[in-house]
Amino acid sequence: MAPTGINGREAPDVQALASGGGFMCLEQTVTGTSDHDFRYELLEESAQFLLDGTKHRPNIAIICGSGLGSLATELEERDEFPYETVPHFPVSTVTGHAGKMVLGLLSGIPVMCMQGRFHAYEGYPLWKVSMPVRVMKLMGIEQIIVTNAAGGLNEKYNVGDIMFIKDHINMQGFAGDSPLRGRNEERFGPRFLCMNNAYDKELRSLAREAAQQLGLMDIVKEGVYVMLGGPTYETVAELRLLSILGVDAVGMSTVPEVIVARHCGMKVFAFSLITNKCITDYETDLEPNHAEVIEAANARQKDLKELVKKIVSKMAAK
Ligand SMILES: O=P(O)(O)O[C@@H]1C[C@H](O)[C@@H](CO)O1
Ligand code: HPA
Repeated sequence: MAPTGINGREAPDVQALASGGGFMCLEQTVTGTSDHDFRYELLEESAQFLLDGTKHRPNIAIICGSGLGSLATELEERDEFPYETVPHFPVSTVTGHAGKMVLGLLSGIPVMCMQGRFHAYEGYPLWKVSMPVRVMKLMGIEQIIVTNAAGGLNEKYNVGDIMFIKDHINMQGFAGDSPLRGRNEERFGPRFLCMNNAYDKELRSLAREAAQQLGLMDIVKEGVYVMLGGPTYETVAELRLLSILGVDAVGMSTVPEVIVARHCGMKVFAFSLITNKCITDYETDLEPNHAEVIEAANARQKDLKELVKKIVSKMAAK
């Protein structure tokens, strides 16, 4: 007879679960969620669909953050794939995120842009938020530029600054969640992954060189990013806490994508556009809002495009 579990329900047969496909079943039993869509073979189908629809074979990908998607419209000889047409893809629901995979040439170099990303607050589990990165890997991507809009917590930061991310704090990880939680897919990477040096030093130095050549060093900073779940902006007390923890910029994305990119061996460069100053003072009526985030991103559009183009040229020439 099966042993009785919590609340008199049948307990999972752990021995049976531990043999053959057990992790997947255990995940389903313990969390009530299914990792069905996560299967390697389904990701291969997404990748093959995209490869079949384009002649481009990029090695560099760019994830465009809030308000930064117009970079994708710069690509020449573009092939565009709305997410709803790509097998097994989630859909993007946020204003300022177009929801397309775009492949084409940026200054003559083949790249792949995610014009709009997925966020946990849209209701997606972290593995799903970051599954396009695995699809990119299967398409041949080896280097990735991850961008986001973020609130500037460091008092020295101004709206319009560009913070090269040198490290992050994975708050979801503190709470036991991760895009790598559940069965490990060895074909992508190892069960246990180191995250020091997640943000590639060589790519960061090459990006500084690009910023210097464009005369952007006045607005370039280097700092620590934290992802919170959102969609609420932070309270004053939360921001004061994050400041004590050494956070420079606060956002709602990027970390799961970077974890998954590192897991499958990609080199990562990431930056935050500071779209608003975090409010750490109770004596103000100012309130952060998504419209100001998009507005600030639009105002810095031209510089960002030039910067990304130069970085991509340098990455390709490495
Ligand atoms: O996709 P990113 O991280 O650039 O977007 C940020 C975080 C929220 O989605 C939104 C808040 O305004 O902007
Ligand atoms: N907090 C969190 N996410 C953000 C912010 C912010 O102030 N600005 C843009 N994305």
